[in-house]
Amino acid sequence: MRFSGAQRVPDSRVEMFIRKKFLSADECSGLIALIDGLRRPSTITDAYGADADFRTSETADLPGDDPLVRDVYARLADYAGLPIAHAELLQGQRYAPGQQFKAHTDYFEPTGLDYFPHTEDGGQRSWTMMVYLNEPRAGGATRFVHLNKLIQPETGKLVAWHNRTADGGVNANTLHAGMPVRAGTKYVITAWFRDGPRARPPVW
Ligand SMILES: O=C(O)CCC(=O)C(=O)O
Ligand SMILES: [Fe+2]
Repeated sequence: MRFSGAQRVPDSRVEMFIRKKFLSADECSGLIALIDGLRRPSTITDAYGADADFRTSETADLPGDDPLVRDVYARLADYAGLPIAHAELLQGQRYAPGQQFKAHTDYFEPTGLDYFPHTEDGGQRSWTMMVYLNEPRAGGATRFVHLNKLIQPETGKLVAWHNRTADGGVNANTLHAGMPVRAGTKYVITAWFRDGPRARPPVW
């Protein structure tokens, strides 16, 4: 069954699941080491480009031929019942103190100028799956602005949500922010699944 053993967030405005200890501490530290070896300044899509402080973290595209990445990605896809061929490269994010990702949606705005180029390969981002790899000493929660929900980082905790509504539109209630880390460092991995297959699979 999809998301078996996960907690369904009790809010009818969103389809969201939380599963603690989805990854082991060893898997998390292995992914952190990969991120540290590959990190570069994070980027954002044009819609949010005006604000230099919008996303101040670092990002790493995780190589799909790495055995740990392959295994973790296969488990994520399987857990959500989604085809791995629809997924983007697995991304790692690292936030140092003061770094954040301001409120945004993971789907591409259907009325946005950049909608076509961003959805050409695989279509809309329908599902987000994120796993916290560690616990910063202070700050760094994920805040769902309209749902009035704060999710605290915990090593290995998975949060997955549907970026679409039941009628096939995009769900504006998924607006969320990675709050500033106040002490320590925060690491997460993020997997985005598209509506359809991508030209290249994210693992090989
Ligand atoms: O770091 C977080 O808590 C949120 C990350 C996020 O929203 C993203 O990478 O799209
Ligand atoms: Fe996001």
